[in-house]
Amino acid sequence: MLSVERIHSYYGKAHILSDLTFEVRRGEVVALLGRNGAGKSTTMKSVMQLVRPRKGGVIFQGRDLVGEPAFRVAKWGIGYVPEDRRIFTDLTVLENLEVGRQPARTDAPHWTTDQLFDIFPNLAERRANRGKHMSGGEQQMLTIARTLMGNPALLLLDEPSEGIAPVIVEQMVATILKLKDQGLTVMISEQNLHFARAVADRAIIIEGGEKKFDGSFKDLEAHPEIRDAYLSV
Ligand SMILES: Nc1ncnc2c1ncn2[C@@H]1O[C@H](COP(=O)(O)OP(=O)(O)OP(=O)(O)O)[C@@H](O)[C@H]1O
Repeated sequence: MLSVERIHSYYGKAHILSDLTFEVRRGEVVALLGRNGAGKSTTMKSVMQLVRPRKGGVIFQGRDLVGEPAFRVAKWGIGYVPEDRRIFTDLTVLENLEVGRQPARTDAPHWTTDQLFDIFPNLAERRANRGKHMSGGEQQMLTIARTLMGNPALLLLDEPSEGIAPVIVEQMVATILKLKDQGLTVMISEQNLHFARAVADRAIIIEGGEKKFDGSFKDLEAHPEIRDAYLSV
């Protein structure tokens, strides 16, 4: 579904991603792991074209995205939830969801607000509340639900477990597994190995903008030296 091919991304002169290659296959949940500053957010932004790779390709469903504007990438079916979750604080939960509505597509699950309220019961209880009265974890859930209203084929979640209470993290695990059950393809970036292992089929580890590991969590467990070198546990 997504093939990132030897991309190089920069901020000004700073070379952040170097020759990075990986794939995301339809229906899988992939975790992009690495320490603070490893380049996880830059990788997601490079897929979305919020950072434009200077070399290499980002092929999504047969089309190279490099150089396209981010709004078009979203329209073609990639939903992106950035780290600094942004909701409309003066709008209600239901209104926030309506803002994200996009037409259904044939190659991706189609979501209605009722289906999303089934998957996010906390949001259902608060559907008439304004965003500003919600906790960080609820706001995170609302951002994900609003992105799903765009009916993406691929969902990119940048550090969904960051800064939220442990009980909400457990709910987030359950939520992502439900999305996978519905056939959604998901890539999450994470520093939390426990969370990643609970939701993902495969791990990609990056450090200094380069790929250091790509494989199953079982393979990763068989190589504790990789975990110790590139992840904080
Ligand atoms: N807007 C920017 N301008 C310049 N350098 C940046 C910018 N954003 C990130 N960087 C640098 O790029 C490198 C990769 O950052 P990135 O945010 O992609 O890492 P990350 O793995 O997502 O880490 P974090 O968990 O801290 O978000 C870091 O060295 C960071 O300081």
